[in-house]
Amino acid sequence: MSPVSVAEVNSMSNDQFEWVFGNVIELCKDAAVRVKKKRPFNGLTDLCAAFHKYLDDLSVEEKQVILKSHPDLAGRLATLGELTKESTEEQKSAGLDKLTSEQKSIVSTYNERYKLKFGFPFIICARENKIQSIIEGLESRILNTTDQEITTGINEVKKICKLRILDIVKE
Ligand SMILES: NC(=O)N[C@H]1NC(=O)NC1=O
Repeated sequence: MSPVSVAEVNSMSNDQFEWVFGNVIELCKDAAVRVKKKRPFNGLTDLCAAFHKYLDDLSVEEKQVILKSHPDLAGRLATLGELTKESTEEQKSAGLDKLTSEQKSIVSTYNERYKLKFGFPFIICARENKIQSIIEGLESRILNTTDQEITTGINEVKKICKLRILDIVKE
């Protein structure tokens, strides 16, 4: 899809808006359903802020549902080629499609430990990281508390969301 302007976003039909922004938060169409009602937006910053506010306003349980909707990095869905289009590109940009078997086994061991401890997957904005910083993130964040990881995970979802919006809308 070629980039659209904020003016075009403001004049989209409800269905169009939901279709275009339905996965800026992974598998969370409800965000687009809610945010579309906040139109018109003054600019790109305003539009991103509305999606971020949607996340901030969720209860702790709802935030956990959002985190659980994300696929593992270099996990089973990636191996099967069953990631969303957005996740596929993001994981590729961090080099996660080209891991050595040793790196793959480190990531998968930590991912499993992380999920066992927190009950949701480790989430990091792949486009802002490379394999080394992802492994370092796994090693250090696994030591945090659940509350800290809900906050950190949602902040990473916000970064992912913003970059996905920037792929769709140009100022
Ligand atoms: N687990 C995880 O971080 N997944 C995500 N990260 C990202 O940038 N895209 C994703 O799907």
